[in-house]
Amino acid sequence: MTATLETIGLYRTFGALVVADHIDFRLEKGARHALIGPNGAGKTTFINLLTGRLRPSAGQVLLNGVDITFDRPAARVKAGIGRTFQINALFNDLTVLDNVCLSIAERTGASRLMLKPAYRHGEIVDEAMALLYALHIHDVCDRFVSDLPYGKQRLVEIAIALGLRPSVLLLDEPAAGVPSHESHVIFDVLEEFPKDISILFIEHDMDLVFRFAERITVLAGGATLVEGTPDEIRENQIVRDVYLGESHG
Ligand SMILES: Nc1ncnc2c1ncn2[C@@H]1O[C@H](COP(=O)(O)OP(=O)(O)OP(=O)(O)O)[C@@H](O)[C@H]1O
Repeated sequence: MTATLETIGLYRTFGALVVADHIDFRLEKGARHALIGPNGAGKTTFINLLTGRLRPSAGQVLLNGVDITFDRPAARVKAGIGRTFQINALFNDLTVLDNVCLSIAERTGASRLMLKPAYRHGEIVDEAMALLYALHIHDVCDRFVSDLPYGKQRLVEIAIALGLRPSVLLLDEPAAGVPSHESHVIFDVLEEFPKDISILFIEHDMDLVFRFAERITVLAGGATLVEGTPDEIRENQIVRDVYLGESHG
């Protein structure tokens, strides 16, 4: 079956440093796939190669079997690749609802059609509120993003990504910076997502990874060290030696 997102021999260097070393990767339809690995393994770089923020030195990126290797980031978003960043990328001086409405308006083209705040139109607001309910942040819809606790900001970021109706969602440490007693909330919400959205996420918290992921790819030194189910990864001796330690047996 065609993968939602696939890379073939993806290769990228920064000067002499190889940061993506011939990565062959498949994100299957409906996947809940984690990308893990030590600091500097090349995880964010890999996501940047998928979104088009970075160009590969060699290799291919396919979306539903179509070669998008040289498509610009905006074209990839339109084609269905949504992402969140490790660092918050929100309009802090707009309300939560405005942020999400803007994203939906961008998708529908409404933002270019009207002079007034087009993103405040009825259908767009309805869709935005539905998303905020789904993510359990409807109660803060009229708050400025800058006034929210960090965990909620991360959820707003996910709402913005979803406003673009992606078929693939790339999450770079969605719970980063969120207090550990709250980080599970983000994954609880992700667990409720419909399966027509394929998710690839970077996460350092192994408890969250093993709870949420159905498949795990371990990167080290820019190359795929191993890929498998959570059980296979847990039991893999190389992964235990290089990355996990012995605490996840
Ligand atoms: N723009 C850049 N120019 C030069 N080197 C870079 C650049 N971006 C990343 N690197 C280097 O590439 C390597 C991979 O970085 P990357 O951020 O992809 O790793 P990572 O696995 O996401 O790490 P972390 O878990 O710490 O976020 C690192 O050695 C990093 O220093």
